[in-house]
Amino acid sequence: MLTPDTKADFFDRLFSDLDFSSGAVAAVSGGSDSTALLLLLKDHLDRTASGAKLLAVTIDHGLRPDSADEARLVQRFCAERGIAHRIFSWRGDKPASGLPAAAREARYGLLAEAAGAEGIKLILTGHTADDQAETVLMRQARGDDGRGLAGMAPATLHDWRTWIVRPLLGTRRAALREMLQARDIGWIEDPTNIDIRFERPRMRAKLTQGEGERRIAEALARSQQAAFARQDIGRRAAMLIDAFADRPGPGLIRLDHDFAAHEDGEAAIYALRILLAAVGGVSFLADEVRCAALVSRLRSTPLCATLSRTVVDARRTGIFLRRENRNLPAPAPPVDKLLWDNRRRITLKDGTGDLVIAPLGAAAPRQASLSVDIPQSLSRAALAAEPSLWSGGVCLDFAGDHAGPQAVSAVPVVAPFARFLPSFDLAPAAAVAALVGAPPLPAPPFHGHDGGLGWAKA
Ligand SMILES: Nc1ncnc2c1ncn2[C@@H]1O[C@H](COP(=O)(O)OP(=O)(O)OP(=O)(O)O)[C@@H](O)[C@H]1O
Repeated sequence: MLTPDTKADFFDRLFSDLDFSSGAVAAVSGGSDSTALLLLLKDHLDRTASGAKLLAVTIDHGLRPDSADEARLVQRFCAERGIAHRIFSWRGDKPASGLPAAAREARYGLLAEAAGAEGIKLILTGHTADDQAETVLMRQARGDDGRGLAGMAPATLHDWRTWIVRPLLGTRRAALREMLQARDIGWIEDPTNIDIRFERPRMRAKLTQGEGERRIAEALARSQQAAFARQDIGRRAAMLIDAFADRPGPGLIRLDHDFAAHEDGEAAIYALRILLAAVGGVSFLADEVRCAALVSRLRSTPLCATLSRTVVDARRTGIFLRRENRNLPAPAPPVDKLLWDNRRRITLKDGTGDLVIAPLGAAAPRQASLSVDIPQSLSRAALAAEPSLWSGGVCLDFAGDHAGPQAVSAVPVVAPFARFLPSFDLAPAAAVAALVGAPPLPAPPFHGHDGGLGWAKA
């Protein structure tokens, strides 16, 4: 039984590992969980880091008539407690289908913008153990594999830059509501949370019935096992990538034949799923069954196959991966912060004038051979899918990789993890980043250690 003192201790420990040196954004919808998050965080910072910057942010999705009023309620709540607060609105057209996913994408984008504007690198959300159980059970009902059953990660890197941390993921909603009620603090009840046209409210309603508590406990146990397994296979895949993959030239990845023959076949398949997505610029991993078939064929025969927009060309000198030359982005003026072909992050400086970014295509030099081991046709095909910069129909000398003096930089990204990198996948993400020349991962959001996230060899 928790006494008031042990409760304070328990809540305090939720935040004790976090590095608040750049401050924190608390994502507060005004519901019970994020209101509790904000109060507990404020208590913690008042006790341990009173100088740390705290900014509460509410996103007005503009999807319900009351949303603007609710955002103002949170604003007042914060003002009464001396907490800085900002409201960001999701403007622009809302999609007819996939609305929850689009709202989530927009919400995190705006939260990251709010954090970035203040130089804050940490966003905290109020996801609870109940949310986690619902997520796992929904994914299970959809037939997701072990990877998905890990549920939400305790930390997720957004745009390779800002950490989203979920400190309440192990805490039950009832405990948070009890804390709020004990302090005589109310919260907003979002009607969407009980609208059974949506999948999550249906699951939530089911879990309040008969066997609900048992199902929640089982789902949480399953998610922990799945998270452990996902981190483990990620580490093994990262070791294979480190040991067997290199980048002999622009746009070209080479795997040693020992990769496909490796005794840890499971890790080789997982590594290939990630590599194909990264080379092809696809935000989800390549299909598991097709990758398993590919790995076993790669053990015996030379072959050329296409999967996940990636050409896999196995020759005597290695297994080569390159972006296929179909469906590349059309020539267009470069746009700041845009992901070009989901493989490069564009950054613009002033004065880009009439510049156009386009696949190098036929302008790839004929003499593109990199070494005697690599046939010219291969180097040239890989180079042709790389971005190039044009001005008035003339191809500029553009390496693009670094934010150097050029007007435009096109820095490589790790496609499947460029937008959201769950902490389960840090090891393979770091290995692929080193391979493709993406920037290294930023420091983890924990004091001098990795918070048990399986932080890669930094
Ligand atoms: N409109 C929003 N503005 C700011 N943060 C939000 C918003 N909606 C959700 N979040 C963040 O995401 C977390 C999970 O979202 P979810 O939709 O499950 O919560 P909710 O039902 O809106 O509210 P709560 O989690 O506070 O009870 C919230 O705890 C909060 O941190």
